[in-house]
Amino acid sequence: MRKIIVGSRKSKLALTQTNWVIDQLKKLNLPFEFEVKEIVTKGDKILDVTLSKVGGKGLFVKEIEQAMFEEEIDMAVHSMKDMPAVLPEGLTIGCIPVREDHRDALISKGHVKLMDLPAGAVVGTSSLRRSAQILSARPDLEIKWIRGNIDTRLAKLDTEEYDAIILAAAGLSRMGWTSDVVSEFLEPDLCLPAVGQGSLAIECRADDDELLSELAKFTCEKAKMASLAERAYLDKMEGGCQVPIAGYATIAKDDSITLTALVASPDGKTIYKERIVGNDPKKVGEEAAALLSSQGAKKLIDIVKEELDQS
Ligand SMILES: NCc1[nH]cc(CCC(=O)O)c1CC(=O)O
Repeated sequence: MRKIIVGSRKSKLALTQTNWVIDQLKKLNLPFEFEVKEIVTKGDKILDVTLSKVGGKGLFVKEIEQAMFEEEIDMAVHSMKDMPAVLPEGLTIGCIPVREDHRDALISKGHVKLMDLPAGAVVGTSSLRRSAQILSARPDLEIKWIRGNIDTRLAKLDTEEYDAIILAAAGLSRMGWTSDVVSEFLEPDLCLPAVGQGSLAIECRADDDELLSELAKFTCEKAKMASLAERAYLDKMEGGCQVPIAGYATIAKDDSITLTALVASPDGKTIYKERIVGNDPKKVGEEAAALLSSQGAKKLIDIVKEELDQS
């Protein structure tokens, strides 16, 4: 029986996600054995700098992809939202399992909801997407950067000067936290999720037909369609993660796709947001990007990028 080596970052979330996928695949009785190989990535080594300043999304993925090319590993489980829009030639997303909760979760002292936080309350996040949308809804709040894994951030809520923090609901639930830790699930109209948030991407070599055909059995069609639409949008916006970008797609019973897409200025004062409905996920994503661009979103992205290059 072929042994599939599954590369994983060493973080608790990455290992939990990897082991969950392996358990699910085992239930499908695939003709494989699995073995996990831990890999330390650059993103794991640099924990004290804002993610957007040190290269963003690719950071967690690169070393793992290198190991895949060198055939040290055969597949890897990533959070979809950590994946760049375009994969290197020779690699592919072979499987997208059913999507976890797509929402952001507010965790606050005293379980106060976002709109009920007192003026000047300090909200911890390192996500430009979250901070822009929070400031748009509540310009009177203060954003304070926070880093570290989920457990560290939850601990900081108790020990440091934060009144609330925001985390992805999916990460919390995968790590075994129940919904009672959450003070408010932020619905997409309040805080549109990151492209891919809540979804996993199982990456493998594009020519590994044997693995690909088996992995296909574990793909969720709805999650795949949503991802295609959201990532087509992300690709066209070319925002990297220096600019607040969000995108969230749902699939209706008739298989039509509704994509809500957003670009914001970091202070949340300018927001471009549109909804596109269609039947071809890629076209829906591209249409959303074209529409937002025509309104000025692309220009905003270029300005923010330029400011960053000079700083
Ligand atoms: N940015 C880090 C990251 N990447 C994926 C998740 C978990 C949630 C998911 O799969 O979308 C998280 C934690 C968070 O944003 O709170």
